[in-house]
Amino acid sequence: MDRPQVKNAVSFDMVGELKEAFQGIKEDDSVKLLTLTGAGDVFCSGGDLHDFHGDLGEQNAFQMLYGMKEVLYELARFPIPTVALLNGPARGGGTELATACDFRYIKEGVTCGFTQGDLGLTTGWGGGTLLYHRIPNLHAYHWLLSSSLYDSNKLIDIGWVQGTYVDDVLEQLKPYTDKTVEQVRIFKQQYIRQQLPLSISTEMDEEVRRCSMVWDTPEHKEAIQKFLSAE
Ligand SMILES: CC[C@@H](C(=O)O)C(=O)SCCNC(=O)CCNC(=O)[C@H](O)C(C)(C)COP(=O)(O)OP(=O)(O)OC[C@H]1O[C@@H](n2cnc3c(N)ncnc32)[C@H](O)[C@@H]1OP(=O)(O)O
Repeated sequence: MDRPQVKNAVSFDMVGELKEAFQGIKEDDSVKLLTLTGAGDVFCSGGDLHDFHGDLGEQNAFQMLYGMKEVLYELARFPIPTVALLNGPARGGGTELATACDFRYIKEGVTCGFTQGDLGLTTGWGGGTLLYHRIPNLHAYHWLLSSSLYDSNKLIDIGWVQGTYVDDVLEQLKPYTDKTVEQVRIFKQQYIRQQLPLSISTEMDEEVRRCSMVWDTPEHKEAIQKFLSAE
């Protein structure tokens, strides 16, 4: 993700670019591992609040959120292992996007959180659904409801992060990349069968629908106005 000037906020264009990038990797049978990271000092600051703004109305909000649900669903059931490299903070949909990867490695001290709760929203890209398939249910429920920012130590404690990394992360990814393409594909298919059945797509659709229901609230509009006037 390469929009450092807005902390890698996901714009409408980036939704299409992510889909295109994943399709290209999917078509290359030699690729063993997909990694996702951010340019600059932030992983991803969620939806671009200029694009994903408060005046969309429920129907348009659903259409707009649904595009990223498709990205997260594609990522969650990707045929090879996927790793989010949290080079900096993740906020809102950025934390959902990281949750859609199989594994997460984080730089010391980086904080992540589902800040939608502070904007009068709930998660809207399906990342809340996926979170319940990554960490124990009560941890997932508390983190979503509280919209807390957790640091790297807490994220390792709750099992959302597999480890920390410094600059050269390739060493840490060796246990995945030193296997053959056939091996990694078989292990990933086994994980998907156990953990991410096709029905997860319906649950993620429901999450998008529920978020679009609270899109048009005064609380959300006020939060967006406050953010944009602070720029
Ligand atoms: C629509 C999807 C929805 C969902 O999932 O359902 C969401 O994701 S809602 C969006 C939730 N995200 C946020 O609330 C995060 C907002 N950003 C931040 O908290 C901070 O920017 C940061 C990510 C912690 C980084 O802080 P810092 O390093 O201090 O940078 P600045 O805050 O000064 O930002 C620099 C610059 O970037 C612009 N920016 C940052 N985030 C976004 C964003 N999500 N959308 C649009 N623009 C963003 C910010 O406005 C600054 O711009 P300028 O002032 O013009 O330089």
